[in-house]
Amino acid sequence: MYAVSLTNVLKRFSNGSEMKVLFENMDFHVTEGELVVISGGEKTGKSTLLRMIAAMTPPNKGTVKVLGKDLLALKKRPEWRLDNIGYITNEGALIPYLTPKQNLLLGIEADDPIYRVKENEAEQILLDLGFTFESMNETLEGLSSKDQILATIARIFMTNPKLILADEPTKELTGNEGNEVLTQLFRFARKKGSTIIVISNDPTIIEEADRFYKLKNCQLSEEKNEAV
Ligand SMILES: Nc1ncnc2c1ncn2[C@@H]1O[C@H](COP(=O)(O)OP(=O)(O)OP(=O)(O)O)[C@@H](O)[C@H]1O
Repeated sequence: MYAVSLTNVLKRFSNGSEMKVLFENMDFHVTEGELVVISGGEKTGKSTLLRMIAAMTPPNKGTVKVLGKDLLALKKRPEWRLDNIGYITNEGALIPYLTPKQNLLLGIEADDPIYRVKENEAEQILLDLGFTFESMNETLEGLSSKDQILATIARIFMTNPKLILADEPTKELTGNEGNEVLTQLFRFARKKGSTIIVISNDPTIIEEADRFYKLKNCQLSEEKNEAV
C-alpha cells in the first residue's frame, strides 16, 4: 500500500500580481516503509510539498492521499496529524528549559501507572540515539545543536508515527554532524518500520535512501541512487 500518493497535483500561490506555480500535473507515490530523500533548488517548493502531505496546505487541483485518507475529506486535521505524522524541521520543537528526558515524558504525570513504562521507553530511545544518562538529564539549552536535534528525533519516535516528514532538519549543522544525525534518523525509521520523507541535499544520505527524487520544473523526478 502507498503511505503517500499524490495524483495530478497543481499547487500555486498568488505572489502579488503573479501566480507562482510550484507543482503542475505532479504524481508522487511512496510505499509504506520506504525511506525517500527529496532534494531541489531554493524556493522550488520542498517545504510546501511536505506541508501538503501533512495536511497543512491543500492542493489547488488533484488528490493527496496519506495513509489511505484523502486529505481534502479529513475532518479533524490537527488531531489526525498528531496521531499519524512526525514532523521535523531545523527549528526547535522541544521545550528548551526541560531536559531531553522530560521533553519525551511531557504530558505524562509522575503518578500515572504508565509513567515507569514510558520512562524506561524514553531512556532506551535516548540511549540508542547516543545520549548518556547524564546528557539526557541536562537542560536542552545546555546541549549541542546536534544533541538538540537528536532529542527532537527521540521525541518523534516516542509517539511511533506511521509517517515521518523531515524538512532539512540538519540545515544548521556543520561538518559530518548533519550526516550523522540523518543516519540515526534513517536507522531508527528502519527499525520501527516507519515511512520517511526527508528533504536534504546531503549526498551521503541520498545514498542511504530507498529512492531519491529531485524537485525541478514543477515536477518530482526520480533520480538514480548510486547505492541501489
Ligand atoms: N503561504 C504562502 N503564500 C504565498 N507564497 C508562498 C507560501 N508558501 C510558500 N510560498 C512561496 O512558494 C515558494 C516555495 O516556497 P517553499 O518554502 O515551499 O520552497 P523551498 O524549496 O522549501 O524553499 P527553501 O529554498 O527556502 O528551502 C516561495 O517562493 C514562497 O514564497
